[in-house]
Amino acid sequence: MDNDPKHKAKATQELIKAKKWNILEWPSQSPDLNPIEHAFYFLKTKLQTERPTNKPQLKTTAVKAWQSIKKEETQRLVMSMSSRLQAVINNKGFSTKSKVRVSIVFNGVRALQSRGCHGAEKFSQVLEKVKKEVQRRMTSAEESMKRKAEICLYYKPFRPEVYFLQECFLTEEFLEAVRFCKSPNASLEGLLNHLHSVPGKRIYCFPVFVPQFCKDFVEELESFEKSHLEKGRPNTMNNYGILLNELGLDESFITPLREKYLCPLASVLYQDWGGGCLDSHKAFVVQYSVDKDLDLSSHYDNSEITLNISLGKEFTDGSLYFSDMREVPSNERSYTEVEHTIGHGILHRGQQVHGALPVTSGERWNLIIWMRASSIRNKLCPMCNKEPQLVETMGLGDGFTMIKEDGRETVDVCTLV
Ligand SMILES: O=C(O)CCC(=O)C(=O)O
Ligand SMILES: [Fe+2]
Repeated sequence: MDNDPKHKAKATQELIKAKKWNILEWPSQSPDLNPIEHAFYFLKTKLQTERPTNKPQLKTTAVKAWQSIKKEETQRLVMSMSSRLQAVINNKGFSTKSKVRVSIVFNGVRALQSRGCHGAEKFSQVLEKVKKEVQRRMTSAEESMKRKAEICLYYKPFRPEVYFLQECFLTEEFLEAVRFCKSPNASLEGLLNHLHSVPGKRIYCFPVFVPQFCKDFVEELESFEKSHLEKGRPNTMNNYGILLNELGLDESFITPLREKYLCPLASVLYQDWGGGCLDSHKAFVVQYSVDKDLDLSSHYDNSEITLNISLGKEFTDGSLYFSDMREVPSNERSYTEVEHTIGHGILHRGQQVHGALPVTSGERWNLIIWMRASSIRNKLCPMCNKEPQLVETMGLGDGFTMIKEDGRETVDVCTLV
């Protein structure tokens, strides 16, 4: 028995008392400690391939599926009880990571069903992919750290100067807008004189980098691309690009850019979206060309605020388009194309639905900074739109924070995504 409300109900409690059962204390958020929960998982998996259409059929199918669970399967579950208890002891009574892993698979299963994935073969194929993706996510922070260490050891930068943010990389217009935000008379109205805004969308465009910096930066990225070192994918949608953290650009470039320049701007533009408390980020470069990725379909970002800067090189088409915020139903959304010039940044809320149109020639390189405010996302995960279920990770994770028992703050990922 766990702390599920139906187990705590008066009628259940009275039954336990009448039967004089001895009930063990159960840690919160840990129903998976009980082997029965895993047996239910077997049952659900078996039932997913069946499509009962009424109650009696459901009952017959469920009984048949239950009876088809093999003795060895249940025995294995019972035998695993001691290692489950040990995991709780090791975690000082808190819920264990294995519980989180199961919940990811459950959520994946539900998501697949709600998207119409039925039929035994198709279901198990997709479920395999989901499991692989879950596994990739659980180990991705560690893999990324390994790549970063290898790059630091073996890669010799072609243009070492671009690794350290300097004011001469930034345009005078950008510096002026930031100065205004830091001044005592900072106001949204005044700031709008320094930026171009997309009507009605809270999307802002302004020059960020001088052309020489864009050229040098792309040259550095191209030199890294040519190296034979292993590279991580920027995100699940872009197949080509570079994770700037792995290249060693976070500490000396992106973090100061966020803290000294972007945060003051965002605090005026997006006070209500965590603009003043952007405490981490994920930065990467995406690449498009006719023989690589052509475009990027409509999506929202795992960020509170995103800055997208065009770096070049030369290309035709490939404009960005923006729609409404994520909560607007997809059939009611309208789209606006936004022109992007080399060196210019487009600042928008992560939940503003957007995408990139196909390039028709040349190469398009963009620097993307997904900025995160833990105070906002700790309450609601921007990807699953639920209160996040956190699992500790290495590095900056997805920008959530969790205060541990000893007062230490960790940066975590949400397992519901
Ligand atoms: O290709 C682009 O400019 C858009 C990239 C983007 O939206 C993203 O990576 O989140
Ligand atoms: Fe995006």
